[in-house]
Amino acid sequence: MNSSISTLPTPLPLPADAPTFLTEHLPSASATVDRPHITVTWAQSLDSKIAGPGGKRVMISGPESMLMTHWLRAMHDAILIGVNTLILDDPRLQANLLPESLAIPPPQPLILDPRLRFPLSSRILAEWNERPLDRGKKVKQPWIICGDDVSFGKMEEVESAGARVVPVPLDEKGHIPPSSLPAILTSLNLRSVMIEGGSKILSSFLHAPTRGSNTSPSPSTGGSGVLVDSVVVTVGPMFIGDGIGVVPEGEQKGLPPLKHIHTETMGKDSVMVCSVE
Ligand SMILES: NC(=O)C1=CN([C@@H]2O[C@H](COP(=O)(O)OP(=O)(O)OC[C@H]3O[C@@H](n4cnc5c(N)ncnc54)[C@H](OP(=O)(O)O)[C@@H]3O)[C@@H](O)[C@H]2O)C=CC1
Ligand SMILES: Nc1nc(O)c(N)c(N[C@@H]2O[C@H](COP(=O)(O)O)[C@@H](O)[C@H]2O)n1
Repeated sequence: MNSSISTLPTPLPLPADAPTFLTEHLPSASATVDRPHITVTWAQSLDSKIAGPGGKRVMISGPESMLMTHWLRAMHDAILIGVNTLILDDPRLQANLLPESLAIPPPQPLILDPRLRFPLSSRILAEWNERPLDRGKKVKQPWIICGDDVSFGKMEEVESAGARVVPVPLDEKGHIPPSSLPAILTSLNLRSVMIEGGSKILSSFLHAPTRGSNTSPSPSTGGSGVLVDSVVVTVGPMFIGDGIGVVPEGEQKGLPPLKHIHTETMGKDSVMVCSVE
């Protein structure tokens, strides 16, 4: 659909109050459009759940780690979620917990939505349409990545409502292939992305073996050939019990080895930064 490339503003140098363990360990400043940086992040309970029964949202992060998450959002050009998270949580995906005086722009929201189920009533679309003066500064236009087999009429309906639709080829499962994400980001002029969930998206990207269709290790990923560069996990001191796991049932095998980089205690929570081996 809309093929125009938006020009991103040069990122502001992050102020001194950004957590140093993030600025030191996440190379978002050195990421380029040709080789975008991919961070995967989530908040989990001690029993490895990210949401309650039926996908009900649970506040796992305390105020300190939630603020850290918003710094993390501000450090990436884009934030990516699956369409189920959009439907279940109706999130804002902004960096609105950061001090307003710093005028730090939010990341570009990207929704992986193969069948274009995007609800036109979603909050991210309403905020984009209802706050024209904040566009680019506090709110960004939702960009929906869908299958290129979605009908033109459906794409037009979503674009007329104010979102941007980016059609791409799907894989044999009918999903956006994780291996295609770097090229999608490059085509959208985005240097880095923070993948925030949910469970199916986390699993899909953590299991993805390589960048691009070339199965040989990529020198730019340190020789390992993995797709994801960094993992940032908030662990909150609670049990959720019945709920949504970090990865869906039966998908725990084959997760990649992680290299621990840093653990920070933030209020009641532990925040771990790892790279993928
Ligand atoms: N605690 C935390 O940090 C977070 C928790 N959450 C929680 O996660 C839950 C939602 O997770 P979940 O139900 O797994 O849904 P997801 O948000 O992971 O969305 C999954 C959907 O994304 C689409 N999709 C597109 N490409 C892919 C791909 N490569 N792999 C997998 N799916 C793809 C599919 O849509 P289709 O079915 O149309 O084909 C799929 O059903 C919510 O309860 C939410 O609260 C979410 C984010 C963070
Ligand atoms: N960091 C973090 N901690 C939690 O406890 C959470 N439940 C989440 N969830 C994610 O945040 C999204 C909501 O964001 P907004 O506050 O509306 O901007 C939600 O959809 C999940 O992606 N994250």
